[in-house]
Amino acid sequence: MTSTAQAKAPDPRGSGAAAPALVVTGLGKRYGGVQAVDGISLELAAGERMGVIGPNGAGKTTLFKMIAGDVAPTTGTIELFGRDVTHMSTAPRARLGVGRTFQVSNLFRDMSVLDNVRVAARGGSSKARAFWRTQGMTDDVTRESILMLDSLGLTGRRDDTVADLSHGEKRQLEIAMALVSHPSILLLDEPAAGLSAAERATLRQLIEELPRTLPILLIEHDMTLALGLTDRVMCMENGRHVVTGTPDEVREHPTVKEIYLGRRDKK
Ligand SMILES: Nc1ncnc2c1ncn2[C@@H]1O[C@H](COP(=O)(O)OP(=O)(O)OP(=O)(O)O)[C@@H](O)[C@H]1O
Repeated sequence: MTSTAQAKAPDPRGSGAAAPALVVTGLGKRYGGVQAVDGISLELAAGERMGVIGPNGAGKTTLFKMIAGDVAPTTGTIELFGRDVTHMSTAPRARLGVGRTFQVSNLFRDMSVLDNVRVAARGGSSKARAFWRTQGMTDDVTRESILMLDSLGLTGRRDDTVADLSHGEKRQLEIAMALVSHPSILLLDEPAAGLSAAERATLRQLIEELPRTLPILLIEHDMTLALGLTDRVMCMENGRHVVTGTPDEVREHPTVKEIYLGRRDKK
């Protein structure tokens, strides 16, 4: 377990192992007088699942946005698969293999579930939507999209419009859209936010069943979910690193207990 700002991935394979999927070094973001993220470092090994937890305002979303390329850091660097992407925008990061979800829904509400996945399969964005409407989809894209919906249990919803989906189904669809381009790393931004207990259970199973070779960074306010789904967890508070360790180590850490349960063990 490490309580410093370093959160290096363990290297069970010894020398010759694949480069880490993600290396974040001394990352910081200042918004005017607010230091939203303050000197965060972490490493995500190939095939590793890491959670980032912390209370409201801890800086989780800002960290996520910097890694995804939505927000430029004030300090520090980000490497993906050994390549410095600190100043790279979202589109080239996606081409490097970043799949991600959004905290605020990025779905096309008036389009069908299948069409949303088809747009994502073609690297869709809002601009691509207009383009898509004038272009035919290839059979391959359609086939791939249908397979993805099947694997995430959304087959029965294929032809429904997004507006008709439950909140939980929308989060499932967002994951389908992130996965359809076969990402090399998956960034999940609070996927359980706003879900009922039953929807959380479905989402948890869905994430559990993703290929173990896919590295996942899961930003999640819900500690139970984050600790249940990941190999290692980093806890942040007020933009700073608190602790990184296995789920058990983090669960038992006095500061984490204090943050989440409002108590610190008297020892
Ligand atoms: N665009 C912005 N402009 C100014 N301040 C911001 C901005 N985005 C975030 N902040 C501030 O940065 C701090 C960290 O916010 P952030 O949203 O990253 O935390 P969080 O851990 O994701 O919280 P939550 O769980 O509530 O989403 C907060 O004090 C927030 O008010």
